[in-house]
Amino acid sequence: MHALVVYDTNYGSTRTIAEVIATELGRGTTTLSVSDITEASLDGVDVLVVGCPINGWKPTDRMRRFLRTLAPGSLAGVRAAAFDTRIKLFIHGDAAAKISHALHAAGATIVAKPHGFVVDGTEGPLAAGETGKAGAWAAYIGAELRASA
Ligand SMILES: Cc1cc2nc3c(=O)[nH]c(=O)nc-3n(C[C@H](O)[C@H](O)[C@H](O)COP(=O)(O)O)c2cc1C
Repeated sequence: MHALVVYDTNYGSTRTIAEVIATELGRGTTTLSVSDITEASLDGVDVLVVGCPINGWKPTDRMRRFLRTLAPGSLAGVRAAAFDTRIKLFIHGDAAAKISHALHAAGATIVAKPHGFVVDGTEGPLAAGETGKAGAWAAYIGAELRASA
């Protein structure tokens, strides 16, 4: 299995979540900033987890640019899931569901419901317990992958 966690971050919290997810998914899982992605980055990837902060009720500009490069069918055979980081506001918008929708539109099979992880303020830190929740979410993904292997 070649699993890749692609993330964007402004202040570091989303990278922390990406690293927790990669550690939980285990062997063969790498993390990659969306800023460093190239056309070849997705070659041979069969599990793709993608996440970024919510910025202005939607994914970051860098993440939306990446998602727009995914041609229909380009993720056929890839199992995928999406997450975001967000402030706990009454109306916070969403990035994870939008990323998940884009991955599905590119042909990926979505293996977990999109998940939002909470930060305590714009610049973080992550709220108490969120890295544990990220580990649990990734463990669920790992179990789904094994069940459908
Ligand atoms: C320009 C900007 C817009 C933001 N808009 C939202 C928003 O619409 N909803 C929300 O919940 N958080 C919003 N935030 C807070 C970010 O989600 C928060 O900074 C991010 O989760 C921190 O993750 P990071 O450390 O990986 O950058 C915004 C932050 C910035 C800088």
